[in-house]
Formats: sequence, structure tokens, C-alpha cells
Amino acid sequence: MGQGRRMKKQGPPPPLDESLVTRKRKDAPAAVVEERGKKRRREVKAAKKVPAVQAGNIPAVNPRSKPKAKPAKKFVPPPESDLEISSDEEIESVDGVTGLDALGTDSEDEDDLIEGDEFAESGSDVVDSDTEPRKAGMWSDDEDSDMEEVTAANMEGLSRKLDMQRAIEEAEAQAEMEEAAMQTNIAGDKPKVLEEDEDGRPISNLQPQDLQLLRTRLSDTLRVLDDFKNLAEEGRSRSEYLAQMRKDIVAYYGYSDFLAEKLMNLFPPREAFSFFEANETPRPVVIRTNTLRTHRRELANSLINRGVQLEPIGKWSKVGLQIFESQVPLGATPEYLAGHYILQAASSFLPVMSLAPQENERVLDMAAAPGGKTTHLAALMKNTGCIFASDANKARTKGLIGNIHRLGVKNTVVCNYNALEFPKVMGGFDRVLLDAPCSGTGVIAKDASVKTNKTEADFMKLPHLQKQLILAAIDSVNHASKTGGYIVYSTCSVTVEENEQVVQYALNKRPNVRLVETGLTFGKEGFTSIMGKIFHPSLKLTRRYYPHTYNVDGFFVAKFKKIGPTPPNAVGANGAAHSNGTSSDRQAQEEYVDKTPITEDEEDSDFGGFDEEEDQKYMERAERAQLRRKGKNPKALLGKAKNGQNGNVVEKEKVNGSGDGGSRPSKADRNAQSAKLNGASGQAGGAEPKPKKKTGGRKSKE
Ligand SMILES: C[S@@+](CC[C@H](N)C(=O)[O-])C[C@H]1O[C@@H](n2cnc3c(N)ncnc32)[C@H](O)[C@@H]1O
Repeated sequence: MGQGRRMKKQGPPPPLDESLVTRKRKDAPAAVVEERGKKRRREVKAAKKVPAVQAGNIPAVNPRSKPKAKPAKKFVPPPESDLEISSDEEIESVDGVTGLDALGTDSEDEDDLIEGDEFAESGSDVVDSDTEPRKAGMWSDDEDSDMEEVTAANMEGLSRKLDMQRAIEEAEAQAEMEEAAMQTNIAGDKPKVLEEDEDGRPISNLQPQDLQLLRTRLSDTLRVLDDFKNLAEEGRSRSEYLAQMRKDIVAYYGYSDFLAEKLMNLFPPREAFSFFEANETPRPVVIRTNTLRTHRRELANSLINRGVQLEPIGKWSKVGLQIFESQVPLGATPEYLAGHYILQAASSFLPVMSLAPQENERVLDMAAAPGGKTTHLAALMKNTGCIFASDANKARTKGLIGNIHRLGVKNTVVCNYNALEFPKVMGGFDRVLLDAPCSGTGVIAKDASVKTNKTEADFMKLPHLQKQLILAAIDSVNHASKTGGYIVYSTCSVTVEENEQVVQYALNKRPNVRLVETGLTFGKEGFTSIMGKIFHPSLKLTRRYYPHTYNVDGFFVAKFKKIGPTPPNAVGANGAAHSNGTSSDRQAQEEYVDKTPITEDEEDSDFGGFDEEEDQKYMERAERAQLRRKGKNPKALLGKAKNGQNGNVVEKEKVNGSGDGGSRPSKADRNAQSAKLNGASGQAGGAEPKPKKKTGGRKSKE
């Protein structure tokens, strides 16, 4: 059997062939691989002869790829701030065969950031994806001997070797089975996959426990769908086979019927199968070098010295390293603690690379926590200019602040706004990143609960929120920016509702934006038509990423250029003027903001959070300065306000603590502004109006 996807090098899409997918559902029988039985068998035999060095990596790095293989203890989860990295942010993988390198060169400015990063050409232990894969193994060939004495030092290695041997035996047995199956399914045979009830209608009487049979039938159904004319039973329609396939997907992989159908509709049947299969495999572990602190080559050398086996993820990124094996917990190395890297899914690099922020720009990251992308933005900007990194979930901003500190980011202001409040609270940005909250259908390998917990309502409410957010993102950009005027919208979902439909909505509602090239050198084109829906032809400029094609998390990236101001009468998603947090906005928002309560510990954390009292001082100082600039006497005016003579606002704040609708800034306004005063260099203002005072939007409830 081949390597698990997690072990495979990142590469361009392999042919969409079931045989390329090696991971099986736990307890499931191994893949039925038609037309490849013999070849595979040969490979398996060859693999058996291969020194443990090569094959031995499999169970350790991709424990799920072999049933019963012992879990890879090596990858101790990093601190929450990193691992939490949202749906999209985690650990990713790579697809074998060839490198993404083949797909083109990096479009980022990261070359500049890492001058002299000759990592790939260095002849160091770390090999570029173009070059021969690392042969250095974890065990010597001697260890292959059954006679080896077990010691504390080699126990783990030997145990892994045993796992590997067992996996090989299983693979061999499977190959035998496949071959036998093939002999009964020789070309020309019409597989009987559609069972019938008394009325002659197809039924699916296989139970999830009949995994072996389910898989075989899935395989047969696919064969029929591939060659319907020759292999379909007489009188049967294609849709009957598709219905059978869906039922078997539901039973075999454990999806809700609703989601299985939605996902199946995205692909031709065989590709859909590859997608479902890939969702059973974890993506590879990837780290992003923090170029604010180090160079990739230096980092790689340090980690290699600690027993980490790694490799650049491909020429498309100058900062990514794929980890194959580690002797140390990656979330607790001195390099990690010193902020030399962050654990980040490869696909999470893409929206940031597409946004391509420039030095000295003013950038907004609208849904930023826990900050994988914010810190990447900061690195690309070389800590210049100013990033406003906001997240509606206050608890999650702790992780964001933690990452910002650890990675040495100095140009970022953390805010806690509902993104729907932009651009009222701040606007005129050179670039905006909207890495939107989404259903996570691209990261099912990481969160299998998505298979069953997403309902039809979710795929209405989420896009509704996403549509409002995208309008807010567009309206927050300065179309007259000399260097920018760009918006990137991304999700870690693959559904059309959350991607193309949201982008199309933005194009409809904001004629002042155009889709432009993402600048990404790989990725499938976005849909311009699917399931009877037609989108603007420019939708093909958007990019889709799938686990089965690039071995990265499922992802979507769209890049807009704003070419004119948003008309003053432009309406938001719900029909209200602009997106300023109306009650229906808030309703949608409330559905999806993580309401995890903040514990006292977190509130008191020294390493993040907001100091209300201190912020208040800065706010008041700013307010005084502002009044002075207007030629007003702050003492007189603020004194009055304090005495309750300046309207209801102060009173109102006292009562409900929110200041909603009042003339004084909200807590979040104050936080942002005080942070700004506290050292961030962003200048306010831009081409779009930027009201200073409170909006009606809500912050997340904690
Ligand atoms: C996909 S995650 C962002 C991941 C982040 N960009 C990163 O790379 O680390 C989506 C984030 O959106 C936040 N969110 C949800 N609704 C929001 C809203 N209305 N305004 C701002 N943030 C929101 C969630 O709290 C979550 O942190």
C-alpha cells in the first residue's frame, strides 16, 4: 500500500483514480482498486523488501492510514492558540506523485523576505519537492532484523516497524481480495448493484457494518457510471445508480443524506468518491516559517537537529515546511516558543498570498482569530504599516493576541468587532481579508462532525451572514488606494452556496468591484455554472482547492479589486442601507459566533485580553484631544458629561454597559482606539467615510 496522504508530498492533482487514495475508514476493508490489483500487489511485495526506512514512516505520521496502527505520539498538540487555528488553519497534507512545484512558482513577495533562503538548493538534509525524497530514515537497515534486541531506546521504532509490517500484510491480503474481485468483474460483466424491492425499485439493504460489501458495491457502481453504456443493467437509469451511490456513501462514510448529496453534486461520480475518500485521511502537518524571526533554512536546520524530518512544501511557498516525522512535540520546541514558526495548514497560506499586502499599507483582517493569517500578513508586510485584526469572538482573540506576541508581530491592532460593524468603525483600508466563518466542508478530515451536524438551515444562514460580511469587506476598502484596493474572500468550505453564490451576490450588489486573478499558481477554477445555477464568467478567476486534488484542506479564494466608491444608497444583504448591524444581521451573527464562555483565567490572562480601565484612560485622552482639535474645551464638555448633563448616553452606559446607539464609543471602539494609541501606526481615514462613533452592531456574547 502506498503512503498515507499525510506522508505524501504536496503535488498537483493526481489522476482522479480511486487507487490513489489509500486511507480507509477505520475498521473498513481496504480499498477496492480496480484495474490495479496486480500492479498494487507487485508494489506491495516490493514494499516488503524496502528497508524499514521508507515504509516505516507510514504509521508514525499518518496513524489513521492503517487501522489499528498505534497513534503517532510524536505530534503533541501545540498550545491551543495555534491548534485552534480555526477550521482552515490546521494541519494539512500533501498529495504524493509530484510537487506543487510543477504548478508554477511562488507569486508572493516572500522571496524578498527571505533573502538568501537557498534552502531548496542548499544540499542540506532538507530536500526540495523537486528533488529526490529524503532517504534518511529513522531506523537503520539493521533494525529490519527480527532478531533485534528490544531496548528502551529502540522500542518505539520497533513497535512502529511491527505496525508497518502488519500494514503491509493487510495490504497484501487486500490486494489478493481485489484481484479475486476483479476476476469476477471482468470487463463486459454487468455488475449487479441495484437491488430491487417487490416493485422492482432499487433498495439499499446493506448496513453500515457491511463495510466490505458496501465498498465493493460502491466500486462497482462507479464502474458502471464510468461506462454507463456498456455496463448498466438494461432499463436502469443513471440517476438510479447515482441514488445507489449516494446511499452507499451515507452508509459507508457516515454522512447525512443531505450533505452527501450536496457534496456529490460538486463532482463527477468518480471524483466525488475521491473527495469522500480523501476526507477520511488527515492532511499533512505543515508549519509556516515566521520570517519576522528567522529564515526557513535556519529553521529547518534547527528542527532537523531535533530529529524532525521535513521538507519544503513546494516552490509555491517559500515559507512552508511539511513535517514527516518528529522526535519532539512541535508545539513545544524552543523554536516554536521563540516564534520561529506556526502550525498552519498549507491552504491557509493561500488567501494571504492572494491578498499580497504591501509594506506600509493599512490592512483589515475581519475575522482574524486565532491569527494564522494575520501573522502571515504581518510577515509579508515586514511589520510595517498597520493591520487591524478583528474577531467577533472575544475568547478567540486571546489566541490571536498570543500568536501575535509569540511571533513578534508589532504592526497589528487587535479588535473585537462584529465584522458587520465595518466600515462604520473603521474604513478606508488598502486591503481587506475576509476569511469568513463557514460550514467547514473543506475540513471534514479534521472535524468529522461536519458530516452529520450541518443542516439545510445552516446552508441558508451561513451564506446569509457571509453575504453581509462580504459587503462590509468591500465597503471598508479605499478604492482610491495608491497601492491596493483589494479584497480577498476565503472559506474552508467547498459548497457553492458559501462560495460562488456569495461572490456573485457581491458582484450584484456592488458594481464597484471586479473579480481579478488570485495570483495563486494552482487551484481549480471556480464554477461559472453548476446544478442549473449560472454565475458571471469572471467567477472562473476564483480558485477552489480540494483534499483529493492537492492534498490540502478544501478551500475557496476569490480576489476583488474595488474600482469605485460604494454608492451612498447601496444596500446591505437585508435591504438596509450599508451593512451596519441591523437586528437581522445580528440574528444571523448570533447563530455562528462561538459563544464559548470566557473563563476567569482567560479574563485575567496577562497574555492577552483587554484592560478596560487602562483603555478607558486612553479613550478619554483621545476624546479630549479630538475636542481640542475641534476648538472645543474638553474640560467643560467632558465635565458636563460626567455630571450627567450631556444627554442620556453616559447614563445609558451606566445602566446597560453597552453604550448602544449613544454618542460615546462602545467598549470595542474604545479597545480598538486605545490599542491604536498604544503604539500601532495606522493612520485613520481613507476615501470611505469613517464615522468615529458607535454603531448598533453587537459583539459576541461571551
Ligand atoms: C475561519 S475563522 C478565521 C480564521 C483566521 N482567519 C485565521 O487564519 O486564524 C472565522 C472566524 O470568524 C469569526 N467570526 C464569526 N462571525 C463573525 C463576525 N460576524 N464578525 C467577525 N468575526 C466573526 C469566528 O469567531 C472565527 O474566529
